[in-house]
Amino acid sequence: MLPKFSAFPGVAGPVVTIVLDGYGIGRSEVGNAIAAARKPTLDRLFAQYPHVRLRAHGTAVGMPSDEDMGNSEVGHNAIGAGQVYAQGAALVADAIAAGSIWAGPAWQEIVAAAKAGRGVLHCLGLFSDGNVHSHIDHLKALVARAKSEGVPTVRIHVLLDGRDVPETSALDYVEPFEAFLAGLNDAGFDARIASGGGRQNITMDRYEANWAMVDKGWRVHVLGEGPQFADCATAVRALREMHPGTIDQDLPPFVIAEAGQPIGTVQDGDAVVFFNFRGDRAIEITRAFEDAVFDKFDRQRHPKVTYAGMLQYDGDLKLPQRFLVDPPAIRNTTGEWFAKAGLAQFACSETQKFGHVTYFWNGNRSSKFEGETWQEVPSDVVPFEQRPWMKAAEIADAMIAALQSGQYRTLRCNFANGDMVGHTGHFRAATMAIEAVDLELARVLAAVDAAGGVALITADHGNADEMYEIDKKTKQPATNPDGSFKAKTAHTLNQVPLVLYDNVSGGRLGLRQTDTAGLSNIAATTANLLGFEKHASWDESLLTVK
Ligand SMILES: O=C(O)[C@@H](CO)OP(=O)(O)O
Ligand SMILES: [Mn+2]
Ligand SMILES: [Mn+2]
Repeated sequence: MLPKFSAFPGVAGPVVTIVLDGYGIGRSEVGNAIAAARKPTLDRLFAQYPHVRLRAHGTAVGMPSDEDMGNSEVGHNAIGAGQVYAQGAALVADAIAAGSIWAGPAWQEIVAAAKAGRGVLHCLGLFSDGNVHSHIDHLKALVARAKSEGVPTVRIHVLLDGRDVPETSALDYVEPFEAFLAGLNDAGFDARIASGGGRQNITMDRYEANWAMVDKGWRVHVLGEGPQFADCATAVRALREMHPGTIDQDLPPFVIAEAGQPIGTVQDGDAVVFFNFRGDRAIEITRAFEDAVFDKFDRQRHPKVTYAGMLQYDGDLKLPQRFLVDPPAIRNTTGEWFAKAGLAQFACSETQKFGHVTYFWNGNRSSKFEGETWQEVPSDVVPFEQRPWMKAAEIADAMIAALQSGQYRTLRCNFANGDMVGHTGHFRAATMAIEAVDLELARVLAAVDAAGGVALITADHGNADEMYEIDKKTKQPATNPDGSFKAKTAHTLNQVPLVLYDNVSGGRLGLRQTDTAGLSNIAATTANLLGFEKHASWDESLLTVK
């Protein structure tokens, strides 16, 4: 059991954590959709309530370096677990550097299967150096190692990014990678890109928001059905011309073919590695490969392959069964310890972020702890710049009902807008996204007051705080050939706020800023507000008590 907190008995009402996904503290007003938004609720919070700044990127959330932006997985892991673990990006890089990845049974089975079958290894995943879901260096290591272990043929299926990296940067990855492959290819080795498409168009759906994306991916990667091109760079150029204004993440699928024949269909006996390390967008395609019985779409063919994930994406469901690197073993989460303390917990978001406040929050665990209630609001399946309000109102409704029920000691939710609309690169839509969140936040906070509770308002990383790419030399927004500003779709390296909304302690409670304050300090802060000492493994609380 968590010991009682000696300095404070805990607030009488509920303790609520509200994550404003993608809400960073911008360094400049230029391109800052948050600064441009009309947001009276948030302005009032910063003017009147205790608040500090938290680190939400780099080593503060377990990324390899402080050049790495934060993301929802590592952010929600840190918030929910109160600790920083070396995350997938770092674990895979380390396993490659140490060579341990090649010594494990999973890689050896992949190589053995490829050699025993037609000699084909397929590598499928997100094709960039964004380091949120994957890193191209990991892919290059897989291909080079496959060659050195005698696999004759590698077929690479690329999901174009433009979401963790500049929005039209695909060729900056494709062209050097083709040169890398040309350097490896010889009489006994043939590695080529075989299919692809934008990551928001095919394959990388998450939380079952839109299985049709995975169906589309399956058709090009596995069945080889789709518009044919001679090579990947030609495909990217042609698709851009056919769909003007479409950024990489949204490009339609394509197949690379020779004399009308796709060069990389997946067949019985092949080996397949899905090289993303992050789980949310890897689970559905993994199920399409692994599930014997499957009704999400018509696979047409279900080739018998030896399949491995870069990591295991879901430890409860054992997905996938074979994986190259062990995932971080996240233990002693707040979900677990608040459950052990007998607290009823409520978690809510819309589909796009539902797993963030449940699965990531609980340390990549897909089942509930005792006393947890989860509520999912189905997300729209539309380009989010067209509906920037998303499901903010419905999430607020759910939170208000849960607060009014009086059933929950602690509640958490995630408003997806700042992030999901931020990723579209549409500045005006992003300001509207923040305005929608601001409106709904006011309603939730009124319900917190009515319940005699307190709220912590924070974010998992930045996004809407920087909507333009900044030219490194001029420090001004970079421009497109037509003079418009180049949109920035990725997360930012900025800090995020932590506000203590407290109308119940009579000013006894505050927050302290420390040099190292980060997302992993929220767990202990929440525990103290609930009247408990933190778990020994959690980072320090930021709560001050007068
Ligand atoms: O959309 C996603 O998958 C990532 C960006 O790659 O965003 P987030 O980490 O906020 O979920
Ligand atoms: Mn996020
Ligand atoms: Mn995001």
